[in-house]
Order: sequence, then C-alpha cells, then structure tokens
Amino acid sequence: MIPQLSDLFATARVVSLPLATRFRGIDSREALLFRGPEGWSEFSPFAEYDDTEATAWLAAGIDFAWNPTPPLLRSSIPVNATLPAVAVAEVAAVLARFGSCRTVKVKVAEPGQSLADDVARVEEVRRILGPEGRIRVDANGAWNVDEAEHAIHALASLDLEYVEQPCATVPELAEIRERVKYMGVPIAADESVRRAVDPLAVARAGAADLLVIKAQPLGGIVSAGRIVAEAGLPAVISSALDTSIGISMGLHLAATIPRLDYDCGLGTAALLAADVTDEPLLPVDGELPVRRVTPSPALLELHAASAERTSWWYARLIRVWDELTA
Ligand SMILES: O=C(O)CCC(=O)C1=CC=C[C@@H](O)[C@@H]1C(=O)O
Ligand SMILES: [Mg+2]
Repeated sequence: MIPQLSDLFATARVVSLPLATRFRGIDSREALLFRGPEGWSEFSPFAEYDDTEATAWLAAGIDFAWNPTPPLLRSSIPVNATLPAVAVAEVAAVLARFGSCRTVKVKVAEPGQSLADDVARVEEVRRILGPEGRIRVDANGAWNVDEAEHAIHALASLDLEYVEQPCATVPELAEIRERVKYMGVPIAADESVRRAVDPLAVARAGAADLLVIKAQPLGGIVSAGRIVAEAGLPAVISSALDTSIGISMGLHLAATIPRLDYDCGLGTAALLAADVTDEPLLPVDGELPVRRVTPSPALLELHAASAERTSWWYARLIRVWDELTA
C-alpha cells in the first residue's frame, strides 16, 4: 500500500547532518524523514540521483514505515568500520570513531590520489587491526581491468577479505574476477546491484563472489531480501550513509537474511558528526542492535535543512511519489 502524499507530508522533516569526515565528495548528509504506522523511516537518495532512480528509495522508506517487517532471525548485527580515503595520519582517529570493529572497509581509487596512497592507507589499517583483522577495499568502479589487476596485486599481501566494485561494468567484473582468482581475492558487486536496471544480472553472469545489498536503493527490506535469495550469493548488508533511522532499516533487513557470512557495512552513523536521535546506532564491540529509531524533536530542529533545501526535498518527494504511483 502506498500512502497519500498528505500522509507523508503530515510528519515529513528534512535534515542536513554534518559529516565528521568528508565521504564520497560530500560534507553533509541530507535526508527526508517521515513516520508511518510502524515507526519512523527515511527517504535519502543522493542529491545527484534522478527521480526514476529515487523511486526505489521512496518505496523502501514507505515500506519500512507502513508495513511490518518479515520475521527477524537475529537481534544484533556484526558490522565493519568504514574508512573514507583519508591520509595515513588521519586513519587511527577515524577508526576510533567506530570502537573496536574487527573488520574495516577502506575506500580506495579516490580521484586525485595514487595507488601508493591506497597501499599506505591499507597498510596503516593492517597495522592497527593486527593480523586477524579483516580488511576489504571499495573502489566504486574507478579502475579499468588492468588498473584493478595491478592494484589488487599491490594490495593482496595485506590480506584482503574482498574487493568491492573494482570496475564499473559487469563484463569487467567478470574479467577481473577471473584474473585474480588465483590470488584468492573475492570480488563483490555494489553499484552493479544497486544502480543496475537488473540487480540480478551480475550474479547471473557469474561476475561476483558476493553482493553488497542496500535497503533503500533496492526498494526496501522485502525487495532486497528477494534479490539476495534469488542471487544465491553471500550478501553484505550495507548502509547508504543514512541517518540512524535509515540505518535501522538496514539492520532490520540484515536481521531477515538467513545467512550473514560477512560483517555488514551498517556502522556509518560513526561518520556523522551529528544525528537525529540521542541514541544513535553507533557500533559497540563491532555490533549493532536491531531496533527502530525515533528522532528527538530538538535534534530535528537543530539539524533542520535550510528553507531552500527543504523546498527542494519536498518538490522531489512530490515528483518521485508521482512516479511511484503512476
Ligand atoms: O559498506 C560500508 O562499509 C558503508 C557504506 C558505504 O561504503 C557506502 C555508502 C553509501 C554510498 C557509497 O559510496 C558507499 C559504497 O560505495 O559502498
Ligand atoms: Mg560500495
């Protein structure tokens, strides 16, 4: 069931939360929050995403607010720390925000940086985590196949759990996966799932060993859970850099997945310098509880987006709701 626009606007609030560390080119995270019969939910496609891409995000937000979740199979979710492409000198301080996570995802292939920067950053993470820590890297599709092969060679001795979206396209992922198989480094697909016309194509092509699954871009808990089941590959449930409310949607998704072999990328509230709740979903001993989040009226007020940005989000909500109900 899709609620009327007036039902969404009845509780809608737009916030702009500062990030503690610049991440994927932004310094603050905007989100539209609203409440339904099941509780608070979030609509926060990145600003540059078009309305068509944003419809899945709205379907997800509505689903979490209006529909009960499928049965929850666990009450706590193991999560990783997420390290933006910061300088070596900043690594320890950023990781400290996540408490004691045994797994770290490191952003690599940042525009303007070199492979040497990536190697130095991953070396520093390995030094901090020790030999038993798990390190995965995420290139956001920035390498071509040769660059990816070269980079994975350079990083492999640091013991990688997997490489997320090393290249942009499914055929490239299939090729790099073949080329690095002998090194025992698995390939994960992220953008090839969440931004693809067919999120199952990458699995069908045998181009990935595991999938990164995000609730909002994949249309919500039920829809994302179906993709995991049909793909038949291990899944890493991750955030879209949401507020703690969107993170709670991701945690509920993670709680419905029969097998979780990997720590989930849901620790990213630690990258925010402020949140909408006094009890943000920050990892403790590498775990997050599966619970709903209610925003604090004072924090909604304090972090309210500007009038101009609020109008922009309201207009976007109207257009995307129109597209969703068309
Ligand atoms: O997976 C994680 O550890 C956290 C989530 C995360 O890295 C991302 C969230 C949102 C946008 C993306 O650029 C980024 C990703 O590519 O996985
Ligand atoms: Mg990714």
